[in-house]
Amino acid sequence: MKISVVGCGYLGAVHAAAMAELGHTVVGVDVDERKIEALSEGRAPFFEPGLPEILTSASASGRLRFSTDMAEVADATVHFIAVGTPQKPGSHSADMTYVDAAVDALLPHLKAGDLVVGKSTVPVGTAARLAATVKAAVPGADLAWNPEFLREGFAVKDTISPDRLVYGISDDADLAATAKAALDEVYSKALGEGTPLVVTDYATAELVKISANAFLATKISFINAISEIAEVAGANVSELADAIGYDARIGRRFLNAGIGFGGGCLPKDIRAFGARAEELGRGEALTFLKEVDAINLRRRQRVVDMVVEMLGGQAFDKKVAVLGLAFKPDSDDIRDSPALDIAVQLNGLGAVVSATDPHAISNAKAKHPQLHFVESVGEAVAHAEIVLLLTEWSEYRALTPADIESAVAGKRIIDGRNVLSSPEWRSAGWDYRAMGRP
Ligand SMILES: NC(=O)C1=CN([C@@H]2O[C@H](COP(=O)(O)OP(=O)(O)OC[C@H]3O[C@@H](n4cnc5c(N)ncnc54)[C@H](O)[C@@H]3O)[C@@H](O)[C@H]2O)C=CC1
Ligand SMILES: O=C(O)[C@H]1O[C@H](OP(=O)(O)OP(=O)(O)OC[C@H]2O[C@@H](n3ccc(=O)[nH]c3=O)[C@H](O)[C@@H]2O)[C@H](O)[C@@H](O)[C@@H]1O
Repeated sequence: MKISVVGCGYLGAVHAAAMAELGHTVVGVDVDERKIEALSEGRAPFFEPGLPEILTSASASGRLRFSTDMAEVADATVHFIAVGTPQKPGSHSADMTYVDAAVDALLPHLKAGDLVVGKSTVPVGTAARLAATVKAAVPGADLAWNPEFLREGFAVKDTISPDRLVYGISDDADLAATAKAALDEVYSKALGEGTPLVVTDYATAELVKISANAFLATKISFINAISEIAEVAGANVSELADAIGYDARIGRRFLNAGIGFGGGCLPKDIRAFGARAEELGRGEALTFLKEVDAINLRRRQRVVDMVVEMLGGQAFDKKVAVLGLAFKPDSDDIRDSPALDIAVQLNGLGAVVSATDPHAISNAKAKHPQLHFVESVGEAVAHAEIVLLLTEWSEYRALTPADIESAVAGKRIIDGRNVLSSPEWRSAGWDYRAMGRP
């Protein structure tokens, strides 16, 4: 199948390479010349495990190319839209200018029989609006919505072997059958392996995606709210999560309390969902998502307050080591990263923040050049009054007191992700604090 992917960021670059790896002929198009240059040379423009390998093998196969020229999509019959839908500045709504611009730029190159497939996360109602635009501009062309559920850090695996597929398709029976057949061919491998498929209307497909992210965000904020209570009650939120997680109706996954969720999706998606509900006159249905957001942001403040308290009432001029800047391990993505936010807040209080991360330093430096970035844990903790573990990269999870105690100025540590052993650190004489557990 000949496929184009418009937008080659964290989602689109992986999708393009994975589709080529599956045997399709793919062109990825992006307006960012540097990204396209890197991808064309077989280099991943961001850190994502497994992406370099499939970029190399798919490029060598001759089935994958990248371009900044939209005319290159002319050969393809299925066109994925994977551009960003960030939070609009000064608002909670999604900024739809990139999706609209991408579709407008695509229209002159579409032909009858082509299928435009939305992958970006969008406000409900977008697919119906864009389907009308596509059909009016190019008779015989159609649109489907095929939301994406990949997780950064596992993006290649999640794209090649998704846990489910969702097609939102036209209510015209003939168009719907053609769109479904095209998508079935795109995903023939996953479908052949028994991946569950939900075929539905546009609005449901759009809502499936945003509801999934809202549920995940709610689950994380739920356990973080409980961790606030556990902290004052002297309980252990990790053991509590294990215990409630044994109930299959609840499940243990996404019940890790800590400094909360960040990234380019969960935070902006719950806000955009609430904003869209208000536009639809049902704002009250999603008021709880404001609380989910507030609980989440409170976790960051809690760490800042804890640092000040542990440093005797003020952070000014105190050296603070920050381990982790990415919003989660195995990604270099710093969008709405709780770790980076905490580092910036402490810097604002006059602390001398020395921050490190295995892969996210250059992204963090570009956004917050005021912080002091170092390449290693050893440099970060040297003479630090306090150490903060904020992103649970495997090398930070494996830290022991012996690794760093001769370098620090004060044996204080905050385990923002509840991943270290408190008895081990305490018995080595550290003032060890976690998030909602002893
Ligand atoms: N990052 C993720 O893990 C996932 C993201 N999503 C959704 O996918 C969408 C994209 O997200 P990311 O890839 O993370 O964003 P991103 O910001 O990494 O990538 C977006 C790309 O689109 C390009 N772009 C913008 N306007 C364009 C245009 N007119 N023509 C061609 N390219 C254009 C940008 O240059 C950028 O490379 C968002 O709606 C997001 O919510 C959905 C599931 C997973
Ligand atoms: O729409 C999207 O872009 C994607 O958003 C999330 O994926 P992602 O943002 O890559 O990361 P997650 O693994 O969901 O983690 C999100 C945040 O929650 C935090 N988290 C996660 C789990 C947990 O138990 N506790 C917790 O604080 C992580 O540290 C991270 O900051 C969803 O998991 C994907 O299914 C979805 O496709």
